Formats: sequence, C-alpha cells, structure tokens
Amino acid sequence: MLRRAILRAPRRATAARSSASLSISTPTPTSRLLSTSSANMSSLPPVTHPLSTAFASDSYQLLPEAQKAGAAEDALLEQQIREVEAWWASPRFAGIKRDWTAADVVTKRGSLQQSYPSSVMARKLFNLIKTRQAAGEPIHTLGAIDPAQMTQQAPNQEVLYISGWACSSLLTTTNEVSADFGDYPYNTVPNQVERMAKAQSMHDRKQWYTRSTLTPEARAKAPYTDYFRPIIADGDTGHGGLTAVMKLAKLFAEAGAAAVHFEDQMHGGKKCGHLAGKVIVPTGEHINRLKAARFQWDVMGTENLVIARTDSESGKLLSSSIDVRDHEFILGVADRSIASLAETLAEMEASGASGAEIDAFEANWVKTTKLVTFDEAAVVHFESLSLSPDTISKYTAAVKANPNLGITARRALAASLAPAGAAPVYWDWDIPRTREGFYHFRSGMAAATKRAIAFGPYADLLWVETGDPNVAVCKALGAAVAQAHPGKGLVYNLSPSFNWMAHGFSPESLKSFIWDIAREGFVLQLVSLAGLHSNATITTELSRRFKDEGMSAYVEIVQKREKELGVDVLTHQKWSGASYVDAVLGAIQSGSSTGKSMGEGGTEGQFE
Ligand SMILES: C[C@](O)(C(=O)O)[C@H](CC(=O)O)C(=O)O
Ligand SMILES: [Mg+2]
Repeated sequence: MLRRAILRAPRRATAARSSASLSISTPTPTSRLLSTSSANMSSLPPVTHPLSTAFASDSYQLLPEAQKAGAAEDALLEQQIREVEAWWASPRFAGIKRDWTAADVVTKRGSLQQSYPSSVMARKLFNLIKTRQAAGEPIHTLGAIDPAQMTQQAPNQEVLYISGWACSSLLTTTNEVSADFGDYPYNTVPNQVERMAKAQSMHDRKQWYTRSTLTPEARAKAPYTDYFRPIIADGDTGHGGLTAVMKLAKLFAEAGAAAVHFEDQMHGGKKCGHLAGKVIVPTGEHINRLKAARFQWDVMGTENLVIARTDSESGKLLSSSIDVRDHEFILGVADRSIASLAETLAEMEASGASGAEIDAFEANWVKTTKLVTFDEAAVVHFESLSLSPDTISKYTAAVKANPNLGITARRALAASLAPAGAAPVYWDWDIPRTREGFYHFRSGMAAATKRAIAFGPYADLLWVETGDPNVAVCKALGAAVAQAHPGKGLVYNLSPSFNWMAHGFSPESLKSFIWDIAREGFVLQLVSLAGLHSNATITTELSRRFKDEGMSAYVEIVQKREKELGVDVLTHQKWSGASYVDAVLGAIQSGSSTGKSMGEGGTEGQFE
C-alpha cells in the first residue's frame, strides 16, 4: 500500500523562468529540447509529461499524515490508474500491446514519482519518426564513440547511435576490450550513454551561455546547434533473464537513452550480427524481453522506445524448440541411418579422440548431412507413397494457412493424408542438435520477417539484421511489416560490416540507398560503426605521415582542415567549455580575473 504520496513539480518550470531574464530570442530550453531540428524548432507538438497532472503543482504535496492510509490513499491510486490508462490510450502508444493492466504498473511504482530527461528525448524521437514517416524520409545517423564525435555530428545528424560493438571493443566498464560477444558488464553501454548525455548537456549549457553574451542581433544570426539529439542505444540480448532486462532498461532510461534495441540472440551465445555461430532464442522468449523493457519504463512513467531486432536472417541455431511459432524453421534429419551428432561426439571423446578430430568430424557432419524442415520431409514422404499432387497440396496449403502449427499437429496432419497403415513421416530434430543442445534453424528472410511481425505489437520499431544491403529485400520486408502492422517503422543497420564496394552499387544507387529504403518504411538508419572507422582512418593517415613529415603533416591533415571546415575543436579549450567554466566561477567569486583559464596567457589567443 502507499505509505505517502509525493507529488513534485517539474524542475523545467524553474529553468524556463530564470532563463527568460536573458531575453534571448531563441526558444526556451524546453522547446529547444523538444525540437527535432535546429532549422524547424517550433513545428512539432509539445511534449506533455504523461504524469503531468501529478506534476502540476510547484511544490511537493504530501498526503496529510492523518490521511496516509484509507480513502485518500485509495483515491490517489485510482487517480494514477486512470492517468496511466489515458497515457496508454494516447497516440504515442498506438499499435502497442501490453499484456498487463494500469493497476499492475501503478502498484509497482512506489510513492515517489520522478521524471526522466530520457523520456522527453523519447517523445522528441517519436515526433521526429512520425514526421519523417509521413514524408517517407529517413532519419540517418552515424554511430559515435565519444563526446568529440557527438559534438561534430550534432549539427548534422538528428539522432545519436551508441553501438554495443564499439563499446565492447573500445570502452567497457571493466576496461577489458574485445570482440562483440555481449560479454561485457551490462552497465557498459548505459555508461557510455550517460557520458554522451552529460556531454550533450555540457555543450548545450556552453552554447546557451555563449549565446547570452551576444547582442540580440548577433544572436539571431549565430548558428544554433541542437546538442540534445535523442540517443539510440544497443541493449544487445538484454544481458540475462527478465530481471536483468528490466534493470538494464532502467539504467538506460536513467542514463539518457531515448530508445534501446534488444535482439533475439541468446545471452551467452550472442555475437555481432555479422559474425557466424549466432544462437537465437524462441520467439516468445524475446517477446518477453521486449515486454520486460516496456513494463520497466511503464513503472518509471517514461516513454522510451523499444526497438525489437531479430538476428534470425542469419542465426542458424535455436536455443529451444518450445515455441510453435519457430517449428516450421527447425531442421532435422529424414534419414533413419543417421546417428545423433551429440552422442557420436561424446563417444569419440570417450574413446580418446583429440579435440581437433572431434572438431573436424563435427564440421564435416554439419556440412554433409542433409537437414530439412518437417514440411520438406513430409512432402518427400508423400511422394514416396505416390500420393497425388492434390493430396500433397492439401498439406502444403494447410501449413501455409497456419504457419504456427506445432510439429505434433503437423505429424497428425501428415498422417491423416497418408493411406491407412502407411508408415509415418520419419523426421528427427534431436539427431542434429549441437553439443550445447541447440537446434538447427532455417535462417533467412522468411524466418526474420515472421519474427519481425511477431515482435511488432511489443515494439515501437523493428530491426531485421540483414546479410547484405539490398533494396529489393528491404522492399519485401517493408511491405510485409506494413501489411501486418501499418505505420510500424523499421530500422536499418547500414553496417560497415558490409563491403559496400562489393554489392554492385553505382555511384547513384549508393548515394540514394538510404532514401530508397526510407520509402519502404526504413525510417531510422544508422552506420553502426562509423565512429570507429572514421577514427581509425584519420589516425592512420596522420600517424603514417607524421612519422616522416612531422608537424607539417599535423598541420596539413588536422589543423588546416579544422580551420577550413570550421571545426570548433580547433580551439579545443573553448570547445571543452573553459570560457563557460570561467563564467561560472566569475559568478561565484569576483576580483580574480588573473585566475581565468581563458584570460591572458593562454595559447588559444593565437587562433584569433
Ligand atoms: C549494430 C551492432 O549491434 C553494434 O553493436 O553496433 C553490430 C555492429 C555491426 O556489425 O554493424 C551488429 O550489427 O551486430
Ligand atoms: Mg550490437
């Protein structure tokens, strides 16, 4: 039961009031935060906090001591339930399925209602997505690995992508860096998000202050950068069971992520989407992860976006056969003479075979053994019984009409079409199971499209991890998703894992790729590892030439180009906020101008 209800005013109101005294002609901090581009700051609908009624007052409101329990408490609970129901009925959640009630959420909230900036950013992202979807245009961005990249992208890219791969290889919370197996501590990506969100805030404060020092005329002409670009972050597999997913989702919302993507790989078997050997989890298991993230954000009262990613286009192993939705894609053997792979390997080990011999046997077994779906086995079986094409098509039509028929039902259907007394279909999905117990899975766009559609009701956006960049594949996926879930946006990974020089693009089709697939519904597109690659490339160039050409290489490759391009990091002290800090200190203590970091004596004056 509620012990005490605390209703709090949003801090934003105070910020807006105090900033008004600067009489700056740019919008208020709140409207800036919510704007989706610097060019068009006022065209989008304002954000109302979902719990705005609870935040309506300027002061903390406590239930009177005498009314802690009883009617007042019940009334508060009822009021919050009604607010949450109205919130869920808002356009923000159109097309989103929840398998729980408002009471399930409200009773888990506790008495302190908080607001989170990431939810405001989520609303900003949502508005941006809706605007772009309506125009069939993309939001396209480049993964950033640090605050320098964040600030340079902010004027041009409308959202910021934080890659798990990049965190895994560059900055984990244990400082162990290695391949993208999702094996880093689960606060790794949230920490990077927090670092970026704090950097966004710092650079925004710096800009706000700098603009306040200008005359109104100069201010009106000075370019404005929206640093508060919604952050989209990599939640990998959710890093564990459902409680881990919830804690991860909470960390992300607290750290500042507007949207998080969760993929249907198995925690512990996870690999970068473009590596081999991926193990996916049953459809329902991943849906539960998506639900866990949403439930967590419901409890927090936030609107962060759930992005559901499937790796089933290329994931060839499945952790469990429990979900009937996966049955049509599970592979088995239809030849009675084939012995269990796992048992054979165990026998080899017991009889002293070396690891290399076992590996070689296993690799050869998987390569040479014919693995088929139950349906494929059934059709071959029907043909061996000389059943008529009409009878066979009765089977294929029935499973097409009900793709979620479980294997037991498929066996019964096959038996019902065969002549009485005929042998049943021989098909065994256990024979090829791996030593870890995984099932073999017919990966591909059929499975991936089905999973995307199954995840649809629980996700704000859908992401199918593909093996190559292909407009026709995107078109087919976009059409299938649009039919099942009209208006559901798609995400595309414009991954540097693809060799973009090897897919037959003409200069024109390469240039238009992003816009071509945006028309098919891919509203959010990201070059996941752009930050990593651009960093490596410029560093290689500089490092090689610097070795022999010394400072002329530095000036040619970096300093001159910074000046030509107007890179604000050229004067890195100012970029880092030194003048802003001076101004803050100046407000606290007077008469110490000689202590100012940007006063006389610094080297940055050389750039004036
Ligand atoms: C997007 C991704 O999840 C990431 O962590 O950046 C990776 C990277 C990539 O290969 O593009 C992935 O696709 O798994
Ligand atoms: Mg990743």
